[in-house]
Amino acid sequence: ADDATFRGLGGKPGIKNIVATLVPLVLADPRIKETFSDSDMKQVAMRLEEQFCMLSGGPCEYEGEPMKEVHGGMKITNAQFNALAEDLQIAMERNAIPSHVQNQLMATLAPMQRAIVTK
Ligand code: HEM
Repeated sequence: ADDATFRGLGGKPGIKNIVATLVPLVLADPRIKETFSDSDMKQVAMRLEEQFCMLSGGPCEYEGEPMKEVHGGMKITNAQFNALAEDLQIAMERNAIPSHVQNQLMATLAPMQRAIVTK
């Protein structure tokens, strides 16, 4: 598998830093923060790290639940999906990820929109 995106993100430590930047942004974002009020953010962070690692071509296995099962009952809107995507871009920007690498990760998330957005 091509791991150029994984390497561009800084490998596992880089992805850990991105997720560590992302979580507080999400929890402060008035467009989406309520959705996470009952969630174990340590667990969510761990799953996001696995998922971003796998999606970027890194040596990881995503061991969480399928996206549809996780988000299906949350009535997530397109605007909320875009809000999280925006927070992720800010998190990558703050970690000095080159924009072409940012775009590669974002492109792997786009196909998940159908499973996540239900409203
Ligand atoms: C690109 C978009 C998204 C991706 C890749 C994503 C990915 C994930 C992953 C990997 C998990 C962990 C699943 C597990 O523990 O098995 C998760 C959980 C969660 N996601 Fe998302 N998500 C996205 C968008 C959103 C949006 C837009 C919202 C709400 C506005 C949201 C709300 C949640 C919540 C509340 C949980 C925790 C569920 C729990 O407490 O168990 N997600 N997401």
